[in-house]
Amino acid sequence: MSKDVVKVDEFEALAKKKMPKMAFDYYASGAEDEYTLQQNRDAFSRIRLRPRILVDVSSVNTSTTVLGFRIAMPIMVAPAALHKLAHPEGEVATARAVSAADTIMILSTTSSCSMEEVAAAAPGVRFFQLYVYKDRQISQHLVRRAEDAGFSALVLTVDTPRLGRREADLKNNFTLPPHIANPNMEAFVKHDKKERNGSSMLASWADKLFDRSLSWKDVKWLKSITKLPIILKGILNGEDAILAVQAGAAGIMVSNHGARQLDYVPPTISILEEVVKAVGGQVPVFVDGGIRRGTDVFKALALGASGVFVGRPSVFGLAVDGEAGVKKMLEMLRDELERTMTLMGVCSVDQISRHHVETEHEYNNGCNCSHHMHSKL
Ligand SMILES: Cc1cc2nc3c(=O)[nH]c(=O)nc-3n(C[C@H](O)[C@H](O)[C@H](O)COP(=O)(O)O)c2cc1C
Ligand SMILES: CCCCCCC(=O)C(=O)O
Repeated sequence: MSKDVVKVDEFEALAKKKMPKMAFDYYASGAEDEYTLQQNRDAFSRIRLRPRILVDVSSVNTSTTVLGFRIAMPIMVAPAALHKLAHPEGEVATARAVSAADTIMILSTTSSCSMEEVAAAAPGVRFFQLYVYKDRQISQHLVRRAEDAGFSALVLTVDTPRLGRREADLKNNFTLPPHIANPNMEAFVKHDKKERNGSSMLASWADKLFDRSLSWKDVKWLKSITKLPIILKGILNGEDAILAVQAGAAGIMVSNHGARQLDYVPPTISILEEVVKAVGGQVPVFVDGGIRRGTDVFKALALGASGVFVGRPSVFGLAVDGEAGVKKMLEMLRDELERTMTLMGVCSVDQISRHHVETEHEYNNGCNCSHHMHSKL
């Protein structure tokens, strides 16, 4: 149970004790050497905070606005496949917890509850994550259903022409248990749970379905078939961020897919500022990857993010204590953010600025930037 948990990271160790090894490893692991997986966390610890003192912080407010929706905190839930591997109620329980926390959930196309079930589970703002399939009719049909079910934005994942090499899944011969399915896709594909082709079952499904020819013109195509705003998830540099804005993206998510796709890409927090500068305020920039602390959220906002998303903490919270576990995880992050803001001398999210953090380069070398007044000791 989650009542004794005092920090988000603890959910992972508890989930490990509760979950079958194959399911836990699928959630926890990253691609190949897991260099980027480790870096996603370590990079946050290399950023330091610069608190301001004697500011009246008797009232601190963590609420913010994302794509026009007012939410209680700039902390949202990233899409993660197959929540029923964690808990029998799956994404329905997650959606209830996210609704109670008054924030936004992105539902994965590969969810184990249908998007209609999730939409009916609780009130709240939800976005739908989409892959583009070789058969465009599949994507088009999913978009129509997401619109009809009341999802408020589409999140197009652009870092997955095929799945990354997750060696834990290979070792475990990852297979979905018989009672777990992917109902969003049932009308189109009869998944064969024995399928492998020398890779894990999911990688083999992805090879069969995902369109590796996906390119910028397809973002325009997606825009042409929906009025929903489209966020591009998986941008890792300024060049692609500019192209994303030109293609009409309503938002950008700096993401390396929780280090599950290409190993040795940079940790997301280290490239956030490059993307923010390239975008120049034209659309909001979000970030995910390794966010486990209120201070991590604060650092991301200081470097220009309009909000952050958490992936593994949601599924580990769900595994440990179902809906209550996810709720507790989100409450802990919100409370930590509020305390960080208070101790940093900041009363609202829009007061968090670049002055409040310094990067490793800055504190080792000093800097001539306008946002810091460094002593050069
Ligand atoms: C178990 C698992 C399943 C995931 N499934 C999806 C998915 O279906 N679609 C997607 O765009 N990203 C998926 N992701 C990536 C997450 O959306 C997110 O980018 C990542 O988990 C963020 O890093 P974090 O787990 O360190 O918070 C998945 C991540 C995990 C851990
Ligand atoms: C066709 C099934 C692919 C599932 C991919 C889920 C995912 O993105 C992950 O990181 O795992």
